Amino acid sequence: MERETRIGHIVRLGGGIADIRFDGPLPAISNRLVTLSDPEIVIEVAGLPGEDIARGLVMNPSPELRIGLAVRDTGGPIDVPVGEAVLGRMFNLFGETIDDGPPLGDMPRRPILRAPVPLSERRVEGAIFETGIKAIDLLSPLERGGKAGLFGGAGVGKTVLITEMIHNMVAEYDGVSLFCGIGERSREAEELYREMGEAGVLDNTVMIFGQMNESPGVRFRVGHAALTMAEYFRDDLRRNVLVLIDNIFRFVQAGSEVSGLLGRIPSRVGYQPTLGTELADLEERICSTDRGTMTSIQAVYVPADDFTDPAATHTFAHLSASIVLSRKKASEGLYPAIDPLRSYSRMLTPATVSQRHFRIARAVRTTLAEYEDLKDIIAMLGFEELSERDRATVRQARQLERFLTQPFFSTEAMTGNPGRFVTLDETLDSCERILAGEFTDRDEGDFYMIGAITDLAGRAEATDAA
Ligand SMILES: Nc1ncnc2c1ncn2[C@@H]1O[C@H](COP(=O)(O)OP(=O)(O)OP(=O)(O)O)[C@@H](O)[C@H]1O
Repeated sequence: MERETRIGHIVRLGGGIADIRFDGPLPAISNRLVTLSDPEIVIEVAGLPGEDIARGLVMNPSPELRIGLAVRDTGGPIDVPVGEAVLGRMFNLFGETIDDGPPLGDMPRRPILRAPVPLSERRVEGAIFETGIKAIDLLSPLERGGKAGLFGGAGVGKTVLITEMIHNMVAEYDGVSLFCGIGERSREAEELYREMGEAGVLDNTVMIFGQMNESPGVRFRVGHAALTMAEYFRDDLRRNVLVLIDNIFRFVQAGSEVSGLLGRIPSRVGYQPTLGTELADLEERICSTDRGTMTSIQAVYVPADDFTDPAATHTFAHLSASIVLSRKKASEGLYPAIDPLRSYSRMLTPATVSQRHFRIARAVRTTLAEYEDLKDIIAMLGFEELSERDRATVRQARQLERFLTQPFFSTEAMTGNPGRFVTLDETLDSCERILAGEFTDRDEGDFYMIGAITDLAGRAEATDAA
C-alpha cells in the first residue's frame, strides 16, 4: 500500500529554522522534508516542539522560502546515490553531482543516517599503511583499517599534508578512496578535483563537499553522507575504502551552530552539550569488517592551538594514530611540521611493527626528547657549556630533525623542490645510519629537505662543485 503523502505548511521562519504545521501525523525526527517550490528546498526535521508542529533545519536556503509554503514529508532521511557509478564524480550533500559531468541516471540510494556496525563484526588489521612520508611512517605509522588524525592550528600545513597523502597513497591503493570536504574553502575543493584528475586517480575516487559557504545543516550532515557511500563500497561491493576528511573540526563546529539555532544551552567552552555523542555517531561508523577495511585520515583544526579544546580531545579519543603539527616547527620551516614527541600511534609497539622499526623509532624519539630537555640549558648557558656527550646528542638530534623534513609533491610548484616518496625501509636505514654517527662531520643543513639518506651524496657533489 502506498504511504499517504504528508503535506504541511511553514508557519514560522527565522535563523535557518522553519516551523511546519501538519494536520495529520507528524514526520519523524531526521526526516527529509521538501518544499513544493522551484527550486526545491530541503528541511531536515530536528525537533517536534508542538502537537502539530515539526521544527526543521533549512539545509539550502533560497529566496523562495516563505511562510505559507507547502512542504512534503519524504518519509525518510536525506539519501545519496551509491554504487560504482559514483566513482570519479563530485557530489554535494543531497547526492547531486557538482562537477558538470553527465547525469547519473537512476541509481540505488541509501539514507545518510545509518547505525554503525555492531562491535562483534568489527575487525582490526594491524598492518602498516605506508605513506612515503618519513616522519609519519617512522614515528606514528598509520594502521590499515585504522583512523588517523592530523591535528594543528591555523595554517600549519594540515591541508598540504592530507593532499600529499592523497598523492602518495591513492594511486597505489587497492581499494576506492573517498574525499569528504567539510566547512573548508570551496576553492580547495575545485583545486583538489583538478589535481586528482591530473594525477589520474579520479576513476577510483569519490568526492563529496559541504563547504564553508553552505548552511550549518549541510556541514553537519555531509560527513554522514560520505560514510553512506563508503559503507556501500565496503559492505555491498566488498572493497577496501580510504576515507579522507578535511576537516572534522568543522563538523563539530557545525553541530554547535545547529545546536545554537535550535536554542539549546551550550556546554563547556560554548560547545553543544551533545558534542560527544554527535562525534561518536560519525566516528563509530568508520570501522573495518570482514567484508572490507575502512581506513580514515582526518584533518582536525585545533582552535587557538589549544589541544585541550573539547573538540580536539573528543576527536583524539577515537583515533588509532594522532599526528600533531606544531606551529614552532612550521615557523622554522621544518615541514612537514610534525611534532615527533606529541604524535602517537597505537601501531608503534614491538608486537605490530618490526623489532627494528620499534628500536629505531624509540632511539630517534629519545634523542629528540633529550635535545628538547637540553634546550633550556643551551638558552641559559650556551652550547659550549654542555658536556661532550650532550653536544653529540644535540648535533645528532638536529641532523635527525632536519632529516625528518621532506620535499612534498603537493608543494613542488611553490617551493621548486621536487617531491620525494621515501619507503619505510629507506627511512629506517637512514635513521639507523644517522644514529650510528656515520655523518658526524656533515653540516646539519645537508639533511634538510632531502629524501632518503642516500641523497646526501648528491648534496656533497653539489657543494663541491660550487
Ligand atoms: N610541507 C610543506 N612544505 C612547504 N610549505 C608548507 C608545507 N606545509 C605547509 N606549508 C605552508 O603553510 C601554508 C598553510 O598550509 P595549509 O593550508 O596546509 O594549512 P592548514 O593547517 O590546512 O590551514 P587552515 O587551518 O587555514 O586550513 C601553505 O600555504 C604553505 O605555505
